[in-house]
Amino acid sequence: MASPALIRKMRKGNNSQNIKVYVRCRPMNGTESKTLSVVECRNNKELVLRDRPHDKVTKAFTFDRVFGQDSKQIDVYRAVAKNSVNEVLNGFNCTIFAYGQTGTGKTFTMEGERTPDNTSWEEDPLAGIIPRCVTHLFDELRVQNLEFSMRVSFLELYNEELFDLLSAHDDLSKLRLYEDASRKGSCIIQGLEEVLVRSKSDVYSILEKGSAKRQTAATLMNAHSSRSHTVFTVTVHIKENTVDGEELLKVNLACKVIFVLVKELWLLVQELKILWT
Ligand SMILES: Nc1ncnc2c1ncn2[C@@H]1O[C@H](COP(=O)(O)OP(=O)(O)OP(=O)(O)O)[C@@H](O)[C@H]1O
Repeated sequence: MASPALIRKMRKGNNSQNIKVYVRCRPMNGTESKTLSVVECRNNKELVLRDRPHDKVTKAFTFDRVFGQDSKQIDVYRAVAKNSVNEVLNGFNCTIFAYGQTGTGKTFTMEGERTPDNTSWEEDPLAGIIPRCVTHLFDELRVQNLEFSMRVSFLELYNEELFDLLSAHDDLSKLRLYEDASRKGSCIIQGLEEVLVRSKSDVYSILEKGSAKRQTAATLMNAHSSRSHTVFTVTVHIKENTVDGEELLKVNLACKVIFVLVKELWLLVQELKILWT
């Protein structure tokens, strides 16, 4: 776990804000490009919206960072997620939450497209945040010569039910959610499969397997739309040597990076309320 000095440093420095909010505008698709845009990325912090393309009246919104249509996957990763790797290695859990209505680019940003396994996290042109973060974590853990293992889980929240997208059974197994009595505010998902991963291609295979199991339905907005919210969790188990007096101890650390894809925030809140009761 992080030392108290490191915790103080992280809280004081650029990381003093616990929650950062970014917005990414994807390029207009074929249908949209026949009309004028009502969205303008004024600079890398400010987004301007109009009700109609020629409206003089605008509404401006400020974010920690605004990514325009031409933004690259690597730039989004560096700004949004790269720091999470350091935080996990220092014993913190992190969550990256992608929110947007269907077809806005959550899957593109979080999963991206597959490239050969030997492409590094820095050179990969199309990888999204999840596979890039995993590859980056593997690199750092290996460079630091740490004894570790990495497991992932993938669950879907759909129609007020939780489903395990990595379950070995063909039919989707429903999961039960319990409040964790030993840790206030935490919950336990009973029976959720955790799969060992050793490489970026393992992660892509898992994302593909999970996506195939999702409750999908073509919508007017996105031909490959999925109707559910998903939570992809990467848990890194690290064995560290520490000295306690004369004794050399092995300490197990388990830290998580949680990736959440959410379509309708109010719907998620409603569904979670129902699940908890
Ligand atoms: N930044 C981008 N650059 C280029 N193409 C993009 C970008 N973002 C999204 N797209 C494309 O837009 C389409 C919709 O994106 P995507 O499937 O990621 O949306 P989504 O929010 O995950 O939708 P859903 O919630 O329905 O699953 C896809 O064809 C995707 O490749």
